[in-house]
Amino acid sequence: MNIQISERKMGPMSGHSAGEPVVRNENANHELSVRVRDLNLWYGETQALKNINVDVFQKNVTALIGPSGCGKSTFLRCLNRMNDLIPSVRIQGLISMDGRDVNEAKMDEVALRRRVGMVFQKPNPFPKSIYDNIAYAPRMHDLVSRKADVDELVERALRDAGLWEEVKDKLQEPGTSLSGGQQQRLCIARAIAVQPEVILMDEPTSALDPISTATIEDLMDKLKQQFTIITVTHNMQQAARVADYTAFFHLGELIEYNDTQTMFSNPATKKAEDYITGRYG
Ligand SMILES: Nc1ncnc2c1ncn2[C@@H]1O[C@H](COP(=O)(O)OP(=O)(O)OP(=O)(O)O)[C@@H](O)[C@H]1O
Repeated sequence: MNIQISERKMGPMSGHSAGEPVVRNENANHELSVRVRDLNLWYGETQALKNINVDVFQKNVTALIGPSGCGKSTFLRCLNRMNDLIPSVRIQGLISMDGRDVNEAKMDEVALRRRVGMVFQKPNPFPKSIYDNIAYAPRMHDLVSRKADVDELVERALRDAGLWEEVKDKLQEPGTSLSGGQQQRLCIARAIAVQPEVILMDEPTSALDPISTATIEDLMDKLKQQFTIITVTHNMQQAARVADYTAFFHLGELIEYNDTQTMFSNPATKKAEDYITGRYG
């Protein structure tokens, strides 16, 4: 897609600060998945997220865009409490799923990470067979135990990740023996095997060639029928292709949250327009 900003009236930024997008994508589902209110995050003395308010809708792809260091990955990691692993981090604000704050003390982090899966920039299969990469977490969470059920679950996850035909005859080979693009689909299969509600993707295609990238983008389009996907990308074309909603971050603030088509054709803010058109990055 060639991104061009049409002549337009610069709209106010109203709307997004209350957590609603400025323009809703009328083709998208609007059931709430994750509600974020007044989220602030510090690494030591440095504030990396400033008063973030956003509602993420179920069974959509939401892209997080913005220049390097603006807080996209930090925000993503808040949603499954990955930032808890960093000792200097301090978080304020509300992140709720099904009305429960993910940061509440009694929230079980392991259970949360089952509900909110993650796929990283660099494919990171476990040093195990293709089969065990998929079977490990469902067994750990007691979702399946009988061999036939595990077999079925492994096949379903690999089929849903578009990898089954390529690996069905070598399920006992190491996951690391696959190509980079196949490894990333294995990681996606591993994430969906526990039937999460949300899948976080942190630049899932930036280490991949264009064909593998296109395969993953097609996959995201299919997977959003079952899962809510929130993805960080530096690739504007990719956001325009895959996302129903786009959130633009700048210096730790959420500047604009909009229906993707509107974001790329008629952004409400000058900062988003300048970024999208490549005036800075
Ligand atoms: N573990 C950490 N400790 C201290 N500061 C951090 C840590 N991780 C990120 N930061 C800082 O927080 C800010 C936001 O970083 P973050 O990685 O979330 O941005 P980003 O938008 O994802 O960047 P990029 O697009 O380059 O990945 C940056 O100033 C970064 O230096």
